[in-house]
Amino acid sequence: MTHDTPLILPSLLAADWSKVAAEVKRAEEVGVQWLHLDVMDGAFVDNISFGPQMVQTVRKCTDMYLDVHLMIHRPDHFLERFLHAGADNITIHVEARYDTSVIETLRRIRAAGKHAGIALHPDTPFEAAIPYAHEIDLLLVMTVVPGFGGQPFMEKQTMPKLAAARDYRDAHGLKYHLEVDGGIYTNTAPIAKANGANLFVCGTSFYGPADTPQAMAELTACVA
Ligand SMILES: O=C(CO)[C@H](O)[C@H](O)COP(=O)(O)O
Repeated sequence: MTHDTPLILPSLLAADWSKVAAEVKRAEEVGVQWLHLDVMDGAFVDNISFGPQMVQTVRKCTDMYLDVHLMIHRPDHFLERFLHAGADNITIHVEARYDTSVIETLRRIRAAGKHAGIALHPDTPFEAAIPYAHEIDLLLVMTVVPGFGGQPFMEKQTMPKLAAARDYRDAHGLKYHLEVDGGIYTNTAPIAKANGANLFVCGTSFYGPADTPQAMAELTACVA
């Protein structure tokens, strides 16, 4: 899949984890291709979600592409566990603490035959990603402060950065996907698309409505 293909990625953060297999199936049934899993450690962000066991549980439920976003310190220390759990893409934060380094972690992900992503907190400028631009398959521009679903989309703070990431990619012949996560609804996704995003992580807007086929149809249509 190329970086100009728009995709809606449900975030399991907003799903009911007591019936995770059914929630995964709910996404599959409406044609979702990539699922987004938000891993939080209670240290890098002020919330705790789940670890590699949940990724493995999801892996057993589906063949969908699993896009795992590590909002954790020491992602390099925990990397093998997420790789073995069945992640297809692993995204790490430039702002996290590392035992080794960001670059070494990205290279280990790719050496394992997986895709590698870099994520930027809303306060982090695009320039922080430039040293890694040739080593990534995906750049995630967080459009809320990482940690919780249901927050408002930070347009002014994040859209110029997204556009800069797109312009840099295109000027350098790179191919990374541009992903946005946080506050993505039918009114905000088109703004992100206009600034270069092709991967749209949707928590509340996907898992919130009871009519999932309609939610998916509306989200898909607004970025088509
Ligand atoms: O992980 C998040 C924050 O860290 C996101 O906000 C979450 O993935 C999506 O939730 P929502 O669509 O409700 O904003």
